[in-house]
Amino acid sequence: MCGIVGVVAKSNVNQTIFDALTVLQHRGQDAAGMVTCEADRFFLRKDNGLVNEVFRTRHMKRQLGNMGIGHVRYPTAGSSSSAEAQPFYVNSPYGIALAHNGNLTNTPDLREQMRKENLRHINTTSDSEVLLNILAHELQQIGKLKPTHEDIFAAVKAVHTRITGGYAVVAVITGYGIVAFRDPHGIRPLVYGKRETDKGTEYMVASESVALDIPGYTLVRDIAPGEAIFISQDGDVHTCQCAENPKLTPCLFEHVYLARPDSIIDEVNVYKARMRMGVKLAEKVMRERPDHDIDVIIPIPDTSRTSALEMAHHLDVKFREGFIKNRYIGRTFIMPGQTQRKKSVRSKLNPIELEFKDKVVMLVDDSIVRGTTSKQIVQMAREMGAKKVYFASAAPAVRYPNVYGIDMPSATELIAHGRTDDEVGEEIGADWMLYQDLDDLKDCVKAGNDSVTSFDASVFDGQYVTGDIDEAYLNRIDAERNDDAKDGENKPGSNENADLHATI
Ligand SMILES: O=P(O)(O)OC[C@H]1O[C@H](OP(=O)(O)OP(=O)(O)O)[C@H](O)[C@@H]1O
Ligand SMILES: NC(=O)CC[C@H](N)C(=O)O
Ligand SMILES: [Mg+2]
Repeated sequence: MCGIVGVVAKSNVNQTIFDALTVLQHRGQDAAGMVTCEADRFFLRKDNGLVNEVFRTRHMKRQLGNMGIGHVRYPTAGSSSSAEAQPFYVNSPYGIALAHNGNLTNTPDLREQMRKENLRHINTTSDSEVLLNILAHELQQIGKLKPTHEDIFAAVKAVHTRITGGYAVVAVITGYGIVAFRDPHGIRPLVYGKRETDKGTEYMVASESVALDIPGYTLVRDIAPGEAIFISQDGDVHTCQCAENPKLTPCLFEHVYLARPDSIIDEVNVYKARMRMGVKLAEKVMRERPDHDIDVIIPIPDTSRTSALEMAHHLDVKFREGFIKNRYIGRTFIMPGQTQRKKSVRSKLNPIELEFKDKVVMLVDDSIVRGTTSKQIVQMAREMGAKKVYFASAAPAVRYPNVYGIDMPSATELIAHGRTDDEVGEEIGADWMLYQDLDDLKDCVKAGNDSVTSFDASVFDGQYVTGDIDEAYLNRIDAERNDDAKDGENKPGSNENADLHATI
């Protein structure tokens, strides 16, 4: 779940892209990058780090041009080396740079095709570099000196027929404009918006609507599943449905955890969806234990706050901030290694004793994935003197790997894999474990837009909407990307860090 942005404006776009990336930082903390385009030149800067670490004033000054794209990365394929930070670049045809959110599920086949049939070199282990080369190859096949928007859409159509998985993509083509497209299931989000200026209308494409808000763009609409948008460098906008059988099945986990609450995805207000999750949890408490003895509801900041507040309200139980979050520590779940994640929970969250002492506390989190957070939090609540510790999750148990752009490749690393809900409760040390029902969670999102009727809920139900995921696939990504395997990457001397593009 990286964050992507593309802008076509009437003056330099570097600051707008920087601002948008800062707002999308919650989607990726490992690396950041930007390509701007002036006349027929690209200016690239990308590296590991947060947005404000990667782009210093000296870099920003070099990022010239009225159109460009940006990326914040949370790796789900390849390594976390700076060489795999995005955008990626190819010089032929035209000069194209691309940023991708999601994960392709047929990358090994595509690599083979690239090498043997399309005679293209891929220099990294990133699926996004493969994706860029597929797009480049398909544009090359059209072979026009000056491609029209129809030519660009024809290339996107061909890309859809070759790749599978989850992808929201933005690419900039030197001298022409920006093209963005969303996979035929609309798994990953993508929106576009515009801003009026004295010099004319400016456009932005972004992973989440919140990226539009900050620089003063207004949301026009979501990019539909399978649809592509082309914005020429002069600001002409064209859209086209490029997939054969598009069907919206957006990722349910975006609404649970990934997206910012102040975003609107597929016309669903994420904040309101999370409030409804709290209401449903309250209803479940009343179904299971109408005479419950909860004294206080405490959220595990940040993401669960919205649901926890609403749950408390509907149960008429006190809501208290029992954990204070260190605002200088980022999201722990999207950190690359388990050791770092574990350490960060304790330094990120500190309990306030008086909210726990002698009380029956109901802790609320948006989700439990590896159990890194919940295990430590339950223990902290006990150490603070809680009489009983209950735990509610606004999402159902996460039991299956994700293959569409969330880094959960290994079933065995998921605390709920092979365990019942109650067994997870025992494992994290809770006296009562309350999980949201999957149908309730879906209803919370559907209530925001009744035309969204199905979802990618694979992490909860093991159903993969692209239809190409089998046991062998899951075993392979487990072996390649489980925490032990990742610990071995980027060791000193590893040539994974060798980059073609110097990052200074
Ligand atoms: O079971 P786990 O593997 O620990 O993963 C789940 C936890 O990770 C996330 O928090 P995170 O700190 O990433 O972000 P937040 O501050 O937005 O809640 C999520 O909100 C849960 O708290
Ligand atoms: N989280 C993402 O969207 C990752 C994009 C891409 N697969 C990468 O690893 O860079
Ligand atoms: Mg959290």
